[in-house]
Amino acid sequence: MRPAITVAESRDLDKKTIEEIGIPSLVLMERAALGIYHDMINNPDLDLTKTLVLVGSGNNGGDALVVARLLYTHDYDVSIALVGDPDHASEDHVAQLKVCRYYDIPEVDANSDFSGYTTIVDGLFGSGLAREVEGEYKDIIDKANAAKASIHAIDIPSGLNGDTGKPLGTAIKAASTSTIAYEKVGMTEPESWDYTGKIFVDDIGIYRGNKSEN
Ligand SMILES: NC(=O)C1=CN([C@@H]2O[C@H](COP(=O)(O)OP(=O)(O)OC[C@H]3O[C@@H](n4cnc5c(N)ncnc54)[C@H](O)[C@@H]3O)[C@@H](O)[C@H]2O)[C@H](O)CC1
Ligand SMILES: [K+]
Repeated sequence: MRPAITVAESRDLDKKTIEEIGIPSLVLMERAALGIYHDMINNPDLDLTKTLVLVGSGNNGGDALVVARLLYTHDYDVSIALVGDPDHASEDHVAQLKVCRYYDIPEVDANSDFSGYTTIVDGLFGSGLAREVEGEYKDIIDKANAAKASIHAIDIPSGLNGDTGKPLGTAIKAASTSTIAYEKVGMTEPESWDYTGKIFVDDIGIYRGNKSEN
């Protein structure tokens, strides 16, 4: 079993893999999304009849955009809801949104009704969570948690502190989570399991040493 890592270690490993080893971040993003997509379509507990993808402005949102594209190009009913300031979007997020718009994937307002969806994908934020969740993000997280849809979280349920396993203001209560590369240490805390649900660990070529520890 692979060890758990801290959020800081996760960010450092992303950075090392991109800048030192030389695997481009968009390649890592595509690999992450492929892993998340396969976790979802092979998960009997998720009903993918009608899926809403919540997209934050960073690379967690970038992963979510690729998941939306993979679902769309495999003929699943999927819509995207962009959350946050597009002017602050990360470079990779911008690149992936352009691809989604090539395919004309339906975009809905994040303030719209979530009751018609069977699955919600949480790509609001992951290892970039930097402060207490409030305002629009809090409202959207609470609305997603209140909806009948099952939630599948990307990397870390949005709002959950990946190191402590505790919510910062509020947090997504996911039925399942695809976490990238390694479990985060907060996910080893039993109280975090209300938020993570079933955990999948996706190998995307990011290793603490130079080889997979599986
Ligand atoms: N190449 C890589 O680094 C890979 C990363 N992966 C995914 O990327 C995210 C981490 O992405 P990052 O852009 O660093 O941060 P987030 O997307 O988690 O957050 C971004 C966004 O959210 C804002 N924010 C933070 N806290 C709050 C808050 N409380 N309220 C409102 N907004 C908040 C912050 O300012 C940022 O703008 C990682 O989790 C992975 O999903 C890939 O998987 C692999 C490659
Ligand atoms: K997330």
